[in-house]
Amino acid sequence: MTAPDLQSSARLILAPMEGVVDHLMRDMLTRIGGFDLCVTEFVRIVDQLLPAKVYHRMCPELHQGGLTPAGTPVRVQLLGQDPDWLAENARQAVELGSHGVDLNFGCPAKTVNKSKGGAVLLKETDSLYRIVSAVRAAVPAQQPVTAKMRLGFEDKSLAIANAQALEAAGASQIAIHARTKVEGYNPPAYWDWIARIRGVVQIPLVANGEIWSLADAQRCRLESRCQDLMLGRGALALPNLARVIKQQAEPMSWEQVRALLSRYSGYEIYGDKGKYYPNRVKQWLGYLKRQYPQAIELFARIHTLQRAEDILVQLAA
Ligand SMILES: Cc1cc2nc3c(=O)[nH]c(=O)nc-3n(C[C@H](O)[C@H](O)[C@H](O)COP(=O)(O)O)c2cc1C
Repeated sequence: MTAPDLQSSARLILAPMEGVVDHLMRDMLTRIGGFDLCVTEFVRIVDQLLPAKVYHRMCPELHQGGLTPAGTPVRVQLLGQDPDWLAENARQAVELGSHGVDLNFGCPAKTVNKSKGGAVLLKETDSLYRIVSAVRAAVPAQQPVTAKMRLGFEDKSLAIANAQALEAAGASQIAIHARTKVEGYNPPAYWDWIARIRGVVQIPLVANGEIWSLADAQRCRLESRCQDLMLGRGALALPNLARVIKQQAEPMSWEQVRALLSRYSGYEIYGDKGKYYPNRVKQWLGYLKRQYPQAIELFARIHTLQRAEDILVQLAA
């Protein structure tokens, strides 16, 4: 089956997902292939220049030229409200090897919004402008400064003005999660709103939200009038979703996914996140349940287990 609206230049970006898409997950998913870029979990900026070690912890790929082991570039995402501190930290991230810098204007978390970071900034078009201008001025011109926004906080009335402000401030690209903060993660995503924004903004846009399959990707491209896509939960539910979309690969079989789960176990246990493994694998299985009925049964067997060794026994069973 060919995708009629597929352009060979269309890019697929792995979405930032705090607490889920860490460097191990980026490694695994970019080895499977299809992704052109990854964005890290957000680094929270308040009132200081964070030391290099914070960036290396969030993004160990910085030790390898900002590339995953498969060679996919990684971009550090910053979240905060202070233009000057964001600018200082953006400069630092890029100097350390981040492929440009991404700014988070979409996070719905209460703690983050209370301190005026993430989606709450969508109520303040001027703040978006000031932040992106400051970051753009601090980062070398050849390095992209990108933004990730939702369509609004309570409603979509500022969606267009916000995108225009980001463009006017010098953003290189905007990824649009096609929902408001209040709409959370509930379907649908309003891809047609991305087309509206496309009508008034010249910089490249990336469509994001509710892309779980090739059919979704095709429909999203039609409705958003946007070729570049960002994949989040869909890439966890179907680990080769990027290749399914880009190369019309067959969706991975459950057996292949099981092998991946075991490999992830190896990564996690021998990597630096051993103690998080039980929760991480359960969380990932939570996403896999959507695509694979077998994940439901496996989840039921492991969800009370606390030790990695016990989970591995069940994985091998
Ligand atoms: C658990 C979780 C963590 C997330 N963390 C971030 C984040 O750190 N930065 C960000 O910009 N978006 C974050 N998002 C939003 C995703 O990047 C994406 O915009 C959203 O999940 C919609 O895309 P999807 O339907 O493909 O998952 C997160 C989403 C989830 C579910």
